[in-house]
Amino acid sequence: MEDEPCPELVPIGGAEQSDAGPVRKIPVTIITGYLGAGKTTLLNYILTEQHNKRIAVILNEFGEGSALEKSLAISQGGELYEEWLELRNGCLCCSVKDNGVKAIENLMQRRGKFDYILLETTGLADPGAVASMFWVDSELGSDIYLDGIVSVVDAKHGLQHLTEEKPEGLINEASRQVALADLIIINKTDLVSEEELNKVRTSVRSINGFVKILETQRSRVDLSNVLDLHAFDSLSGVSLQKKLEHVKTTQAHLDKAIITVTFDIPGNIKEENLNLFIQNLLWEKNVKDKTGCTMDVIRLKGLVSIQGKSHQVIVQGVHELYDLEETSVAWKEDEKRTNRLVLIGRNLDKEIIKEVFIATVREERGNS
Ligand SMILES: Nc1nc2c(ncn2[C@@H]2O[C@H](COP(=O)(O)OP(=O)(O)OP(=O)(O)O)[C@@H](O)[C@H]2O)c(=O)[nH]1
Repeated sequence: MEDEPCPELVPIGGAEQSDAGPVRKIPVTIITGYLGAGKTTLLNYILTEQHNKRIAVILNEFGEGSALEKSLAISQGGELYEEWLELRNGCLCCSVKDNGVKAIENLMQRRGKFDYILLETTGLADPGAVASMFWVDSELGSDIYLDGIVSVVDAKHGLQHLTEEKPEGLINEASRQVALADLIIINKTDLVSEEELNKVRTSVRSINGFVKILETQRSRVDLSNVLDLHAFDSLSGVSLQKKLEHVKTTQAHLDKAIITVTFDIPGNIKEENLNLFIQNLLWEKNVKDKTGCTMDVIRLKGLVSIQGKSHQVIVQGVHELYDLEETSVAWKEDEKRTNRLVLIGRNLDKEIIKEVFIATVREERGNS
């Protein structure tokens, strides 16, 4: 078999300049969550509510009971998607049997009819893999951008899903979905007591110290909480700084659990040294904890101060992919320049990561 060509990395910014002026990219929100958590209920709610938004919704058919199930499957390059339906409230909808990328490509032929895309993944999907497709596919990346990842958690069974043991110590899907989320909707609160709800909330928070958590029944949420999160681009530059300031390192709540680690290191750093630090962590995987276990970073966010750059730089990472992008927020003359990183993953030891960071960024490399 021939090797796959190396995909071209594209910036994840919200809007891009071209010779003909700014090109409006369409935001995509990934809706993920374990089997039966309430993803389809959320999307059906959005599809039937009056909200004056033109949203294209891609429903995944894998689970049972997709309310808009139709059998007009058309085979397109191995992926199956169904016809686009135009709904009374202006939304467009189709259901897919795969990861939905082909459906998005097909949808782009209907440009002008929608302003937003919501993509439901299967309950067992790794949202990081889906997110990566938008990140690495330059053709897709020129039309759309990833706005955020929303995970629906079942209040009744969420804890059980989060503690499920996978063979060979693999991270279970439910934990991964929580780790990668920019917004968590704990759904089905009608089925649990306040005490049970507290336990789920605490577990979710112990994994992801950054995420916003909403609690609902029948997946009813204010759409403004779901859309335009700008979780991956510099449009969130100002608020990201504020948000990062509030993130705390979390304590493992579950055995061998994913946690959030955050730290602040003052000063300017060289871009090449920052790249080295991130690559050691994400690619080489040669940063280990006290017991010799590899630190497994699933999500990385940060705002850093790069030598020679007048503006704050945002760091974004999902699995092995990462990106540095200068924001529109300039460092003020009298402002103390700092580097704040938030890492979500397994076997993370804050003190060791901090030491490695300091050692790497302080090291003199190259000529500059
Ligand atoms: N009691 C209760 N049931 C709910 C709530 N939200 C959704 N359900 C029900 O839970 C079941 C699963 O909901 P779905 O929206 O299909 O869940 P899903 O995440 O899309 O499921 P998959 O597609 O199978 O992964 C359905 O029967 C819903 O009617 C809720 O808040 N409370």
